[in-house]
Amino acid sequence: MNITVIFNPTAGGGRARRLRHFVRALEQGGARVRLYHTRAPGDATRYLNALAHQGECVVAAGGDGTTNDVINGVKPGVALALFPIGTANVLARELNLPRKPEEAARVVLEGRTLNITPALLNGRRFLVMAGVGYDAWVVDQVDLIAKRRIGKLAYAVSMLRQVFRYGEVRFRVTVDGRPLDCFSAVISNGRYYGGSFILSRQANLSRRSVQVLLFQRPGRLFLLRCLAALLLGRMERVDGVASLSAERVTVTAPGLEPVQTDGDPAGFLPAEIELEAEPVAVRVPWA
Ligand SMILES: Nc1ncnc2c1ncn2[C@@H]1O[C@H](COP(=O)(O)OP(=O)(O)OP(=O)(O)O)[C@@H](O)[C@H]1O
Repeated sequence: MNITVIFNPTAGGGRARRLRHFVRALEQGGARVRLYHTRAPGDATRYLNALAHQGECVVAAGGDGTTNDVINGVKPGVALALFPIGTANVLARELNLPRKPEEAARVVLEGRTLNITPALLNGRRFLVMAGVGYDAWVVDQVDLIAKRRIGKLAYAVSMLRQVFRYGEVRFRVTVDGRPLDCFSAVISNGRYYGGSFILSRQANLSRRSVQVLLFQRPGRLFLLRCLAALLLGRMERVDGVASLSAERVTVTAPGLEPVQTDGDPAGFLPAEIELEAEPVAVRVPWA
């Protein structure tokens, strides 16, 4: 099997030793491995787009941002696999992927296939989620130096710092043609958020739809209630949170509002979100 491994040396603060174990395990399992170290954000996409033969499988060795860059360059018919060495690894948690190099390599070589339909934000793919409002500001303003030092905690700090923004801007979200208002929104392919917290029990990665969570009440108290509900996995039970399954979503707001996809900044509104025509085959464990 020919495998291309895309390694982000900055993901999770750098994990070169674990990468060596992973590549060795792939090769011992009979794979021919082409390894590429990314040099900048977006580099993985450019590299893959220029690669005539990607092999049977492309592995994203990094976190959700690396997977996002990779998924935007993977050619039709090529499978996607993950070696989760990022900070939060939301997608890997959702797919129950092992973190140990040897076990992760076994999933790449012998795992089963799960078809996941990526969503498109203004034409660019994402696999896990997109967010506007509070969620996007948290990502936009996270301290990247602190992230390297303290990992996920840097997001917790940013969450506290951005509380003041919540409720200041009203967003118009059109969900499959139905216009709705909110003060923040997360459009999610999967169930998890920020690691192992359950955002939506109704979302389903293998379904051809996204789950739209709308935060429809203003006020910081409401936001704090939602954050507490997130910790308990009960977000969809909060009065004022709407959860809808959809295939097409547009978001607009007055002023310059950022958008995040898969935990990284993804430009500004307006946003048009739809589903990709074809799913991507993702390697996952049998159990
Ligand atoms: N060589 C590089 N230098 C700087 N940034 C890079 C490089 N290669 C990739 N990137 C960018 O690094 C960002 C962060 O990567 P990634 O999200 O995979 O790691 P993480 O933030 O540690 O993990 P997670 O998103 O799971 O929390 C991505 O946006 C990616 O585009």
